[in-house]
Amino acid sequence: MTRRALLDDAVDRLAAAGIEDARRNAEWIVEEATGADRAALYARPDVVVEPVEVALVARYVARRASGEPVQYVLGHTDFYGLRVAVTPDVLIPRPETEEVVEEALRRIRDAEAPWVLDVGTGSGAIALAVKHERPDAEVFAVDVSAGTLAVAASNADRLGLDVTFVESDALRPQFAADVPPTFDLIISNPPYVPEAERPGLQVEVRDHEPASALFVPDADPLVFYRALAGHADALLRPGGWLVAETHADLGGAVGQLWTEAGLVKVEVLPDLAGRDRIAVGRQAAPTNTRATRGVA
Ligand SMILES: C[S@@+](CC[C@H](N)C(=O)[O-])C[C@H]1O[C@@H](n2cnc3c(N)ncnc32)[C@H](O)[C@@H]1O
Repeated sequence: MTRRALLDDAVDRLAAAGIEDARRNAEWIVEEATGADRAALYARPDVVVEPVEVALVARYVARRASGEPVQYVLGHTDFYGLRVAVTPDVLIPRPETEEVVEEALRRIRDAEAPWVLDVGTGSGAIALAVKHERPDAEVFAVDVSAGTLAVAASNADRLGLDVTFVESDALRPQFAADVPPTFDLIISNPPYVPEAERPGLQVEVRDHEPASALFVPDADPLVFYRALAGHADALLRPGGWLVAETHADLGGAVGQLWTEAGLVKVEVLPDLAGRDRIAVGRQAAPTNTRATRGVA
């Protein structure tokens, strides 16, 4: 069987299963199974593939056709220029989260050797991207799930990026005691999808990604943003930044909550699609500067 026949067959099977963008998915799968990149697949389509590659493609296509996200099938995704391993224990990092990272990096551009805390790190994508972009940063990353942290730590090892991972529950009042006391940036992509939206989600998300990474109670969809404001108060140095991804419908409410909580320069910025997705706030500088410098 040739590369072309293998690819065309995968496209047909995925399209028949109703998979959107069947050709791109098939390309990823054939690339993974054969080790040939996309350019090579099209430049040399008559290369004969090995039976083991055909078998692998069949297995991957069956998983994808059943609704499993292609990133779990392949075992990895790309985030901020890094190859990040993903398993069903972790949320698949999204392109819009790259925009959150970009905004956060802008805010700490002038800080020397900044201390950064990623709350709800999942695969470690945000923390790893920050450490990769800012090797001088001291990066801590927290998640409540031990399984998730194992994936994140193995990503950090493989990428050779020095991030300190901490298992802790960001909704517990004692959270602040589990990490160092002073950060220049707290960044988070917390769970923010109200339970009521669960039935309407794509099968890939609803049936395959971890519910604990996605959903919040309908009665209190801002629960993580309230906790983050509290952590900002406890853990950000004066002038430090809090940056978080939000649900597009909750941006305004997050902005109001953070303003009421005492953060300053609060903004909710649109993502590239124009949806309110990036909440930013700053820890106020104390009015009594003598006190912060320890001057009696
Ligand atoms: C939306 S995912 C974000 C994952 C990753 N930061 C990303 O952007 O791809 C939210 C993460 O928060 C974690 N999480 C959920 N509840 C938490 C809690 N109470 N304390 C700390 N982390 C929590 C989940 O395990 C999950 O990894």
